[in-house]
Amino acid sequence: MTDTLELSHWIGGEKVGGDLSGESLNPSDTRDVVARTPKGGAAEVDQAVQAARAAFPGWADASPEVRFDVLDRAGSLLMERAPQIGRLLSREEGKTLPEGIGETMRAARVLKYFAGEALRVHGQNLASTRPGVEIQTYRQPVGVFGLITPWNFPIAIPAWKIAPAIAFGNTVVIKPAGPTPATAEALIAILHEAGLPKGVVNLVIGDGDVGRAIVAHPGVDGISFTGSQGVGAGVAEGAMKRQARVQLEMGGKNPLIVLDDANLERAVNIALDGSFFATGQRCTASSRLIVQDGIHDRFVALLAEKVAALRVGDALDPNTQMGPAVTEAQRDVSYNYIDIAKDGGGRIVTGGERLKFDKPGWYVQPTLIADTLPDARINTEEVFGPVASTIRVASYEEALAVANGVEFGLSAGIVTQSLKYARDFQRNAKAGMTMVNLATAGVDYHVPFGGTKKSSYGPREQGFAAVEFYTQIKTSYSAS
Ligand SMILES: NC(=O)C1=CN([C@@H]2O[C@H](COP(=O)(O)OP(=O)(O)OC[C@H]3O[C@@H](n4cnc5c(N)ncnc54)[C@H](OP(=O)(O)O)[C@@H]3O)[C@@H](O)[C@H]2O)C=CC1
Ligand SMILES: O=C(O)CCC(=O)C(=O)O
Repeated sequence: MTDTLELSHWIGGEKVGGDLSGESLNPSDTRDVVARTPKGGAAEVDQAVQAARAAFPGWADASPEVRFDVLDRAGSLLMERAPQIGRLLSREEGKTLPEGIGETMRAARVLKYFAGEALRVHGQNLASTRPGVEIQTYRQPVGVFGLITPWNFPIAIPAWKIAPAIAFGNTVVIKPAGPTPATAEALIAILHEAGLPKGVVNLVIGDGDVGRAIVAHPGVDGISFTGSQGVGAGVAEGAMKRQARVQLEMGGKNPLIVLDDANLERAVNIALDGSFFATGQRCTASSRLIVQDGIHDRFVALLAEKVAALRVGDALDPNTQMGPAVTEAQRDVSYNYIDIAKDGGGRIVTGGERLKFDKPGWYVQPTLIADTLPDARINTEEVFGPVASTIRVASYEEALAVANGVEFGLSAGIVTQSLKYARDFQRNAKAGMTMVNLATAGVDYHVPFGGTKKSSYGPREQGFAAVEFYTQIKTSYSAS
């Protein structure tokens, strides 16, 4: 066991305490209280929005070099402390230590990427249709952004929302997810240590009430949300009612197609990575494995062998390959869907049993279910756990139709040696991201991220695409 942290909100550059009535627990061992937390509400959100509004004019006018320096310094500090913060992340969220440290490094690189973007804010000179008239476009900051973030990437997602917001001159009020406030707070503390002016980034810890207050606050000009589809739809409705900008990243039901010509070992490793690492708690996880007849039985047998051999355990144990679910509720969602799959005729090839451990934690047995039908609930609803199902198909054409036949469209993958099918898949998969001979999960930090259909809404996040959401264009005409 390690120390219990006492967290604060960050409002106007100061730590603002509360009654510490909340707590975040270590999902690997629930006797370990990672942090005691204040429970913010509408009043704290209002204070935070006022602080962000007060900081906005100064930050919007700050030289891009000032913004570069803060983000670059924060990125360096985060890299230096990745072993400690990655450990805190793994202790609080339950992903393994390499995953926790890897995610912290990813967040640090995101900060550094957007440090560079601060210096590259784009504008254009355009020809006018009128003689003697010149036209320029400028990218200007929007104002205050409300950022509502999930627990599954508790430092990378806050980083990839905060960094572009502030790089382009906006200010921020962020709400971390209930289960993972300590990791988010560590990032906010580092930004301030790196010289961020007071009020540019404000953190309010609390439950859905904090999210609701951010969405409803008239001082918040735009909202970026990552989380479930149901909550996301409500966030969009609330934002649009008062004409705030909104961007949503939500669920996935990501397909991985395996064609007969695939290298078996490679296909199995890609499926193992995409479906089970990070305990399957990735919106990009491959939860539907769509496998062609000729390779199906060999693929299922080898994947089952590898899934059964995964070492599930305490996230901080170096021997662990898969940590627990983040909360009891998430654990139960996985077991519930396993039952739903069985009731729908699915065959449990490996896993599916309640795991018994020497310590109290929210462990789930990684589970592979075969012989499922494309429109069964296990293949249409997001599980968000270490559960994958296989669907047998006769041809590439059938595989593509099955892959596209759900209401989500985040990431889609194919394993094949055929250039013809790979190219066709890249063109015709209805998803925001396609992966050829790669796992559906695990994306780069410097390129656009997002999906189609019910997976995403609004402009893309990350990389050069982030400028769209976090700036507005001014078109300036002048005559001499
Ligand atoms: N796309 C993705 O990356 C993610 C998808 N999910 C999906 O969501 C499911 C449930 O996870 P869960 O954590 O409950 O996701 P939620 O959508 O409930 O939570 C996401 C964020 O929204 C906040 N929130 C909750 N209710 C509201 C509201 N009414 N208005 C504004 N903000 C709100 C949450 O706060 P709080 O945590 O305090 O409740 C959290 O910060 C998962 O099983 C998975 O399917 C979950 C996480 C990430
Ligand atoms: O797969 C990844 O690298 C990113 C996944 C993600 O952003 C998410 O699950 O929310």
